[in-house]
Amino acid sequence: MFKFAGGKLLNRIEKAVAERKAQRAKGGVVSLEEKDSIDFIDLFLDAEADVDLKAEEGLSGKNAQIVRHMLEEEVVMQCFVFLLAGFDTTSNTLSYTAWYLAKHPQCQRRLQEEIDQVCGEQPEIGYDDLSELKYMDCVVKETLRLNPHATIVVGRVAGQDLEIAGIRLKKGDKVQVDSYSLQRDKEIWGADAEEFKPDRWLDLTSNQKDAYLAFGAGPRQCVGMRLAYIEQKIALARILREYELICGPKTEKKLDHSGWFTVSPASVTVNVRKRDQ
Ligand code: HEM
Repeated sequence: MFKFAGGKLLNRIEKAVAERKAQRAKGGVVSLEEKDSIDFIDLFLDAEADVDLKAEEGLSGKNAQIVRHMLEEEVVMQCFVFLLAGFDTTSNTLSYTAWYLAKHPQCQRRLQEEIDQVCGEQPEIGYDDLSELKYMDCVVKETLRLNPHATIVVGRVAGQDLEIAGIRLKKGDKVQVDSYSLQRDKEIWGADAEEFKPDRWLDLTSNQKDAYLAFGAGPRQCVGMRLAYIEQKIALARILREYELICGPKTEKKLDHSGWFTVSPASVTVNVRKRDQ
């Protein structure tokens, strides 16, 4: 029988949201305008949900809209999705990246040079610094191209009967995108499609841009994409300006993948050495 793996997590979130609501009702927790450290529960409890009746109910009125607060179960599910979608995905990308950098020391050196140049000795790495880390961007995207680990969620349901590239779909048919194959397709990425080459991101064709679906595409594209890039870049910059990632005797020759909702490397083993030693 199918057992819902996230059941325990969901129960904990339900409890946490109910407790926070009770605290707020007693005036124990203030709303986010007044609070310095806010979390997702407060953000969602404070959020107004715009419901577009035109889209949902087929109303013909122009811009028909109602605005309401989120229901408690919606807050619970939003926290659940954000935790599920936002945590493993980012840490998995960092694991994959660590392995590729250990395997490609010349890419790692180039990245370290960029980090040293952009971030210097300053203790904090700012948002503006991150946008200047162009090669870092290439490294993270190349890792996600070869390992699009949330590929199962890139699916759609046909809203009407239609034909795409000679394939007929009926309203309600489910379409699952195979981004793993798409992102390694030699016809799109060239003969070296299976190789880790961050430089390819400096000059992408429009076909290649369209074929990169690590965060999906369109209106339902990953809402956490920018946050994920920021988190990954900060973590990499902080690690690599102090340390070097190197292969050791136990470093995997190639990576095996595990999981289904999000895919992760079965294991990543790299050694860490203080720089300039
Ligand atoms: C490397 C990190 C991440 C990857 C690879 C990733 C990947 C994806 C993919 C492929 C989708 C489906 C998009 C589509 O169907 O077009 C998705 C949706 C989503 N992601 Fe992410 N994600 C990442 C990080 C995050 C983070 C950090 C958050 C939030 C904090 C997040 C929250 C979400 C949510 C809420 C959705 C559903 C969006 C919707 O249905 O409208 N993700 N993600």
